[in-house]
Amino acid sequence: MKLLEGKTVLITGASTGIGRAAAIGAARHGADVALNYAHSDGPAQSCVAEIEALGRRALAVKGDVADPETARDFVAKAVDAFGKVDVMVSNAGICPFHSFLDMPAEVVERTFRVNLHGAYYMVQAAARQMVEQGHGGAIVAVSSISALVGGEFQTHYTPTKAGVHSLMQSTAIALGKYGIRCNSVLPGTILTEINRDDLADVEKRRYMEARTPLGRLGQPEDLAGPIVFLASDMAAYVTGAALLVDGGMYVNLQ
Ligand SMILES: NC(=O)C1=CN([C@@H]2O[C@H](COP(=O)(O)OP(=O)(O)OC[C@H]3O[C@@H](n4cnc5c(N)ncnc54)[C@H](OP(=O)(O)O)[C@@H]3O)[C@@H](O)[C@H]2O)C=CC1
Ligand SMILES: C[C@H](O)[C@@H]1OC(=O)[C@H](O)[C@@H]1O
Repeated sequence: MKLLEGKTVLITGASTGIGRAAAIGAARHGADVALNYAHSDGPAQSCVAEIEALGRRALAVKGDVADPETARDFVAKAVDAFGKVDVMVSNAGICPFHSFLDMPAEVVERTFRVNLHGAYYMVQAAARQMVEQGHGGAIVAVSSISALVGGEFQTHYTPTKAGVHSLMQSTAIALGKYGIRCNSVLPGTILTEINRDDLADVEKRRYMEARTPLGRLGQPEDLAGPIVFLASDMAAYVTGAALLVDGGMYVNLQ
Protein backbone atom coordinates (compact mmCIF):
# COMPACT_ATOMS: atom_id res chain seq x y z
CA MET A 1 0.00 0.00 0.00
CA LYS A 2 1.31 3.46 -0.94
CA LEU A 3 0.84 5.89 1.95
CA LEU A 4 1.69 9.20 0.25
CA GLU A 5 0.14 8.80 -3.22
CA GLY A 6 -0.38 12.22 -4.82
CA LYS A 7 1.21 14.13 -1.94
CA THR A 8 3.91 16.77 -2.23
CA VAL A 9 6.59 16.31 0.42
CA LEU A 10 9.27 18.88 1.27
CA ILE A 11 12.34 17.71 3.17
CA THR A 12 15.20 19.84 4.47
CA GLY A 13 18.71 18.43 4.57
CA ALA A 14 17.87 15.69 2.08
CA SER A 15 21.16 15.36 0.21
CA THR A 16 22.51 12.70 2.59
CA GLY A 17 21.62 10.58 5.62
CA ILE A 18 18.20 10.54 7.23
CA GLY A 19 16.72 13.26 5.01
CA ARG A 20 17.78 11.47 1.84
CA ALA A 21 16.38 8.14 3.08
CA ALA A 22 13.11 9.89 3.98
CA ALA A 23 12.96 11.52 0.53
CA ILE A 24 13.38 8.20 -1.23
CA GLY A 25 10.98 6.51 1.19
CA ALA A 26 8.35 9.18 0.48
CA ALA A 27 8.81 8.75 -3.28
CA ARG A 28 8.45 4.97 -2.94
CA HIS A 29 5.13 5.72 -1.25
CA GLY A 30 3.93 7.81 -4.21
CA ALA A 31 5.01 11.35 -3.28
CA ASP A 32 6.65 14.05 -5.36
CA VAL A 33 9.55 15.41 -3.33
CA ALA A 34 11.27 18.78 -3.01
CA LEU A 35 14.58 18.59 -1.22
CA ASN A 36 16.59 21.33 0.41
CA TYR A 37 20.32 21.03 1.05
CA ALA A 38 23.21 23.39 1.78
CA HIS A 39 26.45 22.17 0.18
CA SER A 40 26.34 18.67 -1.32
CA ASP A 41 25.35 19.35 -4.96
CA GLY A 42 26.31 15.89 -6.26
CA PRO A 43 24.42 13.90 -3.61
CA ALA A 44 21.39 16.19 -3.95
CA GLN A 45 21.28 15.65 -7.71
CA SER A 46 21.71 11.89 -7.31
CA CYS A 47 18.80 11.87 -4.85
CA VAL A 48 16.69 13.67 -7.48
CA ALA A 49 17.73 11.06 -10.06
CA GLU A 50 16.89 8.20 -7.71
CA ILE A 51 13.41 9.63 -7.08
CA GLU A 52 12.79 10.21 -10.78
CA ALA A 53 13.82 6.60 -11.46
CA LEU A 54 10.97 5.62 -9.14
CA GLY A 55 8.58 7.48 -11.44
CA ARG A 56 8.05 10.47 -9.15
CA ARG A 57 8.92 14.13 -9.62
CA ALA A 58 11.78 15.68 -7.63
CA LEU A 59 13.34 19.10 -7.21
CA ALA A 60 16.52 20.07 -5.37
CA VAL A 61 16.73 23.60 -3.96
CA LYS A 62 20.00 24.76 -2.45
CA GLY A 63 19.89 27.04 0.60
CA ASP A 64 21.06 27.51 4.17
CA VAL A 65 18.12 26.87 6.52
CA ALA A 66 19.62 29.32 9.04
CA ASP A 67 18.50 32.12 6.71
CA PRO A 68 14.72 32.74 6.98
CA GLU A 69 14.64 33.66 3.28
CA THR A 70 15.67 30.07 2.44
CA ALA A 71 12.39 28.77 3.87
CA ARG A 72 10.27 31.21 1.84
CA ASP A 73 12.26 30.38 -1.30
CA PHE A 74 12.05 26.60 -0.74
CA VAL A 75 8.29 26.60 -0.26
CA ALA A 76 7.71 28.98 -3.20
CA LYS A 77 9.84 26.86 -5.56
CA ALA A 78 8.12 23.65 -4.44
CA VAL A 79 4.70 25.23 -5.05
CA ASP A 80 5.84 26.48 -8.47
CA ALA A 81 6.98 22.98 -9.39
CA PHE A 82 4.29 20.79 -7.80
CA GLY A 83 1.39 23.14 -7.03
CA LYS A 84 1.08 22.54 -3.28
CA VAL A 85 2.69 21.47 -0.03
CA ASP A 86 1.19 18.53 1.88
CA VAL A 87 4.09 17.52 4.12
CA MET A 88 7.15 19.27 5.55
CA VAL A 89 9.91 17.14 7.04
CA SER A 90 12.26 19.46 8.94
CA ASN A 91 15.46 17.47 9.14
CA ALA A 92 18.53 19.60 8.32
CA GLY A 93 21.01 19.65 11.17
CA ILE A 94 24.62 19.78 12.26
CA CYS A 95 26.46 18.42 15.28
CA PRO A 96 30.05 19.67 15.51
CA PHE A 97 31.18 17.73 18.59
CA HIS A 98 33.06 20.01 21.03
CA SER A 99 33.90 20.15 24.73
CA PHE A 100 31.86 22.53 26.89
CA LEU A 101 34.30 24.78 28.78
CA ASP A 102 36.11 25.97 25.67
CA MET A 103 33.13 25.97 23.31
CA PRO A 104 33.51 28.83 20.79
CA ALA A 105 30.51 31.16 20.73
CA GLU A 106 30.31 30.91 16.95
CA VAL A 107 29.87 27.12 17.12
CA VAL A 108 26.99 27.55 19.59
CA GLU A 109 25.39 30.28 17.46
CA ARG A 110 25.69 28.32 14.23
CA THR A 111 24.32 25.10 15.74
CA PHE A 112 21.33 26.94 17.20
CA ARG A 113 20.69 28.81 13.97
CA VAL A 114 20.81 25.76 11.72
CA ASN A 115 19.08 23.22 13.97
CA LEU A 116 16.49 25.30 15.81
CA HIS A 117 15.98 28.59 13.99
CA GLY A 118 16.14 26.73 10.67
CA ALA A 119 13.43 24.31 11.79
CA TYR A 120 11.29 27.18 13.06
CA TYR A 121 11.40 29.12 9.77
CA MET A 122 10.82 26.03 7.63
CA VAL A 123 7.88 24.83 9.70
CA GLN A 124 6.38 28.33 9.70
CA ALA A 125 6.77 28.77 5.92
CA ALA A 126 5.22 25.37 5.21
CA ALA A 127 2.39 25.97 7.67
CA ARG A 128 1.55 29.34 6.08
CA GLN A 129 1.28 27.63 2.70
CA MET A 130 -0.83 24.77 4.11
CA VAL A 131 -3.21 27.22 5.82
CA GLU A 132 -3.59 29.16 2.56
CA GLN A 133 -4.34 25.91 0.69
CA GLY A 134 -7.01 25.07 3.27
CA HIS A 135 -6.77 21.30 3.32
CA GLY A 136 -4.49 20.57 6.26
CA GLY A 137 -1.14 18.88 6.16
CA ALA A 138 1.52 17.10 8.17
CA ILE A 139 4.79 18.31 9.64
CA VAL A 140 7.44 15.91 10.90
CA ALA A 141 10.53 17.25 12.64
CA VAL A 142 13.67 15.20 13.10
CA SER A 143 14.51 15.77 16.75
CA SER A 144 16.62 13.18 18.60
CA ILE A 145 17.01 10.89 21.57
CA SER A 146 19.23 13.84 22.53
CA ALA A 147 16.08 15.84 23.28
CA LEU A 148 15.75 13.55 26.32
CA VAL A 149 19.33 12.83 27.38
CA GLY A 150 22.60 14.76 27.37
CA GLY A 151 25.98 14.43 25.70
CA GLU A 152 29.30 15.66 27.07
CA PHE A 153 30.39 17.00 23.68
CA GLN A 154 26.90 18.04 22.59
CA THR A 155 26.03 20.83 25.06
CA HIS A 156 25.24 23.15 22.14
CA TYR A 157 23.37 20.44 20.20
CA THR A 158 21.07 18.68 22.67
CA PRO A 159 19.18 21.91 23.54
CA THR A 160 18.40 22.38 19.84
CA LYS A 161 16.91 18.90 19.66
CA ALA A 162 14.84 19.49 22.80
CA GLY A 163 13.78 22.76 21.15
CA VAL A 164 12.65 21.02 17.97
CA HIS A 165 10.64 18.52 20.03
CA SER A 166 9.05 21.41 21.93
CA LEU A 167 8.36 23.27 18.66
CA MET A 168 6.30 20.33 17.44
CA GLN A 169 4.30 20.29 20.67
CA SER A 170 3.46 24.00 20.41
CA THR A 171 2.77 24.00 16.67
CA ALA A 172 0.51 20.96 17.14
CA ILE A 173 -1.64 23.25 19.28
CA ALA A 174 -1.31 26.33 17.05
CA LEU A 175 -2.08 24.43 13.84
CA GLY A 176 -4.58 21.79 14.94
CA LYS A 177 -7.49 24.06 14.02
CA TYR A 178 -6.23 24.03 10.42
CA GLY A 179 -6.00 20.25 10.26
CA ILE A 180 -2.21 20.38 10.31
CA ARG A 181 -0.56 17.65 12.40
CA CYS A 182 2.90 18.17 13.94
CA ASN A 183 5.02 15.34 15.27
CA SER A 184 8.67 14.53 15.81
CA VAL A 185 10.85 11.49 15.40
CA LEU A 186 13.64 10.96 17.92
CA PRO A 187 16.39 8.92 16.27
CA GLY A 188 19.02 7.21 18.40
CA THR A 189 22.49 6.80 16.91
CA ILE A 190 22.19 6.47 13.15
CA LEU A 191 25.25 5.94 10.95
CA THR A 192 25.53 9.06 8.77
CA GLU A 193 27.97 11.80 7.81
CA ILE A 194 27.09 13.73 10.98
CA ASN A 195 28.86 11.22 13.24
CA ARG A 196 31.31 9.57 10.84
CA ASP A 197 34.36 11.06 12.62
CA ASP A 198 32.94 10.59 16.12
CA LEU A 199 32.17 6.91 15.52
CA ALA A 200 35.55 6.29 13.91
CA ASP A 201 36.55 5.90 17.56
CA VAL A 202 36.08 2.12 17.71
CA GLU A 203 35.70 2.05 21.49
CA LYS A 204 32.92 4.63 21.38
CA ARG A 205 31.16 2.85 18.55
CA ARG A 206 31.26 -0.48 20.41
CA TYR A 207 29.90 1.25 23.52
CA MET A 208 26.99 2.76 21.57
CA GLU A 209 26.23 -0.58 19.94
CA ALA A 210 26.30 -2.32 23.32
CA ARG A 211 23.77 0.19 24.67
CA THR A 212 21.31 -0.71 21.92
CA PRO A 213 18.99 -3.63 22.77
CA LEU A 214 18.44 -4.39 19.06
CA GLY A 215 22.20 -4.96 18.83
CA ARG A 216 23.15 -2.53 16.08
CA LEU A 217 23.32 1.17 15.34
CA GLY A 218 20.67 2.60 13.04
CA GLN A 219 20.79 3.11 9.29
CA PRO A 220 19.17 6.17 7.66
CA GLU A 221 16.53 3.86 6.13
CA ASP A 222 15.37 2.96 9.66
CA LEU A 223 13.85 6.45 9.84
CA ALA A 224 12.06 6.35 6.49
CA GLY A 225 9.15 4.18 7.67
CA PRO A 226 8.39 6.17 10.85
CA ILE A 227 8.60 9.49 8.95
CA VAL A 228 6.36 8.26 6.12
CA PHE A 229 3.88 6.89 8.67
CA LEU A 230 3.66 10.18 10.61
CA ALA A 231 3.31 12.09 7.32
CA SER A 232 0.51 9.85 6.12
CA ASP A 233 -3.21 9.59 6.79
CA MET A 234 -2.47 6.37 8.73
CA ALA A 235 -1.47 8.83 11.49
CA ALA A 236 -4.57 11.04 11.02
CA TYR A 237 -5.22 11.28 14.79
CA VAL A 238 -1.57 11.61 15.83
CA THR A 239 -0.36 15.11 16.63
CA GLY A 240 2.05 16.51 19.22
CA ALA A 241 3.64 13.09 19.50
CA ALA A 242 7.30 12.11 19.64
CA LEU A 243 8.38 8.72 18.31
CA LEU A 244 11.69 7.27 19.51
CA VAL A 245 13.45 5.37 16.71
CA ASP A 246 16.53 4.22 18.57
CA GLY A 247 16.67 0.42 18.68
CA GLY A 248 15.74 0.70 22.36
CA MET A 249 18.79 2.73 23.39
CA TYR A 250 16.89 5.25 25.53
CA VAL A 251 15.29 2.71 27.87
CA ASN A 252 18.48 0.73 28.37
CA LEU A 253 19.71 1.82 31.80
CA GLN A 254 20.92 -1.58 33.01
N1 LIG B 1 22.76 10.51 12.76
C1 LIG B 1 22.26 10.46 14.00
O1 LIG B 1 22.71 9.67 14.86
C2 LIG B 1 21.16 11.37 14.38
C3 LIG B 1 20.78 12.44 13.62
N2 LIG B 1 19.75 13.24 14.03
C4 LIG B 1 19.34 14.38 13.24
O2 LIG B 1 19.06 13.97 11.94
C5 LIG B 1 19.18 15.09 11.07
C6 LIG B 1 19.90 14.65 9.81
O3 LIG B 1 21.23 14.31 10.14
P1 LIG B 1 21.99 13.06 9.51
O4 LIG B 1 21.21 12.49 8.42
O5 LIG B 1 22.39 12.20 10.62
O6 LIG B 1 23.32 13.76 8.99
P2 LIG B 1 23.89 14.14 7.57
O7 LIG B 1 25.08 14.96 7.85
O8 LIG B 1 24.03 12.94 6.72
O9 LIG B 1 22.75 15.05 6.93
C7 LIG B 1 22.60 16.39 7.26
C8 LIG B 1 21.78 17.03 6.17
O10 LIG B 1 21.50 18.38 6.57
C9 LIG B 1 21.95 19.24 5.54
N3 LIG B 1 22.36 20.51 6.12
C10 LIG B 1 23.33 20.75 7.02
N4 LIG B 1 23.40 22.06 7.30
C11 LIG B 1 22.44 22.65 6.56
C12 LIG B 1 22.01 23.97 6.41
N5 LIG B 1 22.58 24.98 7.08
N6 LIG B 1 20.99 24.23 5.54
C13 LIG B 1 20.41 23.23 4.84
N7 LIG B 1 20.77 21.95 4.95
C14 LIG B 1 21.78 21.67 5.80
C15 LIG B 1 23.06 18.53 4.85
O11 LIG B 1 23.19 19.04 3.54
P3 LIG B 1 24.63 19.38 2.89
O12 LIG B 1 25.46 18.14 3.00
O13 LIG B 1 24.27 19.75 1.50
O14 LIG B 1 25.19 20.49 3.71
C16 LIG B 1 22.52 17.11 4.84
O15 LIG B 1 21.62 16.95 3.79
C17 LIG B 1 19.86 16.18 11.86
O16 LIG B 1 18.90 17.13 12.27
C18 LIG B 1 20.39 15.44 13.08
O17 LIG B 1 20.46 16.27 14.21
C19 LIG B 1 19.06 12.99 15.17
C20 LIG B 1 19.40 11.94 15.95
C21 LIG B 1 20.47 11.05 15.62
C1 LIG C 1 25.46 13.08 15.93
C2 LIG C 1 25.28 12.08 17.03
O1 LIG C 1 25.98 10.91 16.76
C3 LIG C 1 23.86 11.69 17.16
O2 LIG C 1 23.07 12.83 17.14
C4 LIG C 1 22.03 12.61 17.91
O3 LIG C 1 21.10 13.37 17.97
C5 LIG C 1 22.15 11.32 18.63
O4 LIG C 1 21.90 11.45 19.95
C6 LIG C 1 23.55 10.92 18.40
O5 LIG C 1 24.34 11.36 19.47
